[in-house]
Amino acid sequence: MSAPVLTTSSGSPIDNNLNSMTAGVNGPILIQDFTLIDKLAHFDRERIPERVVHAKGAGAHGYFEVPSSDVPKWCKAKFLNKVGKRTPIFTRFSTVGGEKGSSDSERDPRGFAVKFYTEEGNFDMVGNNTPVFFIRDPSKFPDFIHTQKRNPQTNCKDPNMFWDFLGQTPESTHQVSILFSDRGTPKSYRHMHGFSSHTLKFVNAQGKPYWVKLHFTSETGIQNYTAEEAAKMSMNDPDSATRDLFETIAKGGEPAWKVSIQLMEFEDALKYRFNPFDVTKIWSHKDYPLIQIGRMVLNRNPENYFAEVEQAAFSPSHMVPGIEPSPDKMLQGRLFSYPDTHRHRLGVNYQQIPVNCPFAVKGGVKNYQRDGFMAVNGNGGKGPNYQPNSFGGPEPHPEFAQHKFDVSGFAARQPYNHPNDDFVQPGDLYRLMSEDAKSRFVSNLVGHMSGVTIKEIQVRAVSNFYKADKDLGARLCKGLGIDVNDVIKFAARSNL
Ligand code: HEM
Repeated sequence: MSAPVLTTSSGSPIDNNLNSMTAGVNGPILIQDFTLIDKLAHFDRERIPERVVHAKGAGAHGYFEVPSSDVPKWCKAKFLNKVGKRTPIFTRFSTVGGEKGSSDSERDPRGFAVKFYTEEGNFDMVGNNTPVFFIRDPSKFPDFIHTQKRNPQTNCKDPNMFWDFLGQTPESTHQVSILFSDRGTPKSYRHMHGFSSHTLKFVNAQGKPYWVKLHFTSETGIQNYTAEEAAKMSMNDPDSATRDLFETIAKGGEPAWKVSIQLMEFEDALKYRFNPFDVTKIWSHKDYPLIQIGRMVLNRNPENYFAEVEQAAFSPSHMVPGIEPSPDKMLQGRLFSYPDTHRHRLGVNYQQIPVNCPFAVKGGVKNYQRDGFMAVNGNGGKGPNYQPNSFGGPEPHPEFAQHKFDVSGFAARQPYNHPNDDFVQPGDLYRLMSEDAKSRFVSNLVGHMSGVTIKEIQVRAVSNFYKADKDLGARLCKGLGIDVNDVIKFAARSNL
């Protein structure tokens, strides 16, 4: 079979791909050599900005299936409305702090983002492999992320920056405890759970609202590396999780997760002993047990990494009727931040890129947005570009109004005021660990904190763990050579 003819980007056949066109054998290159200029100019523009966080990732296609008929009792979203109904999905897993070339085995939370291509538009679940987060106000996010990136002068990762910020951010103690436990270094993307972390609102067909948290439970089960194994894997194969996902699916494996909710009656939110919208807290499974609503299966690798994985654009604000935001302040900040960063990274028409396009919507997207870079889907054709109009253009329908809710109080910068102890849950987590797991946890923390060169930063950071559990605080002091009395004094004085 003869090979297809190579063409320029304008489709014109190319005679020779090895020699540029010169004036004479040794002469300069001619500007009329479009074949060369087309090739070089495109190459010069190959890189798009990498994601400011979660830059290193891997993705796969699959489906979501509804196993139970109960879900419509709580949520009217059509993709949940029938037993056996299948919705196509695309999932991207990632590390958070490292650059695009960083190692998959670094100690870091893992991103767990799922795009559901539903008939009512795309629903994106943009979660992590941890049920909580480091902070609970979006105004802290850029500062927090800067502490995980490179020092502005040395261009190196800097434990002083990391622990300086976290020591002064007591609400981070819970997530930091998960991060430095065995779960901070998952063996692969298949061997970890996923969580919405945030509370979302479900609304049923009668307009009744519920609060929910989403859980994706790995059917393979959780498996983690020890710190030593993770460090070894970083050297041997920095792409280990990416490779594992691709090869598993290429060999016919179908990584799967059970999808469940924790369900809270709307009115219970004010009564619960933790603020249910504070993303640094979990809801106890005893109070709110998991209820299965689906199963997620990954069964198809991307054909092209850049087209499908690098250009994937998830946003917590991509919701469908029946799924709405909660007042979680972090979630509220994220509703803005993701489409904003996509407009910067991919352009204003990022939803027209095939992996992001809500292709399951019958008749496609219909609105009056026009033009902008890369308007490639026909741009509304000859239809009207304003509303209201007299030419049969799409119109809003009041039946899609979101659930109405009361708000009251002063507009001001105010912290969460619910009874909000930041140390109970991380303390409980520590006390639940086996003795071996405790030792690894302490050793992981001591290993990282040993890089801190300023004693006050160490003492302040340890005081948060001391407040979570005295034994944990004392063991950290011992490992770091700190006098526990300094920590006790600091903990009493700081009242952080
Ligand atoms: C106010 C807090 C937050 C802000 C402002 C924020 C912002 C961002 C930004 C700008 C990106 C890059 C997106 C891109 O370029 O495609 C990103 C990615 C991501 N974030 Fe956040 N983030 C926040 C909190 C969180 C939380 C709490 C979670 C999990 C519960 C989370 C999970 C993710 C995931 C999974 C990705 C990667 C999505 C992908 O695979 O493309 N983020 N975030």
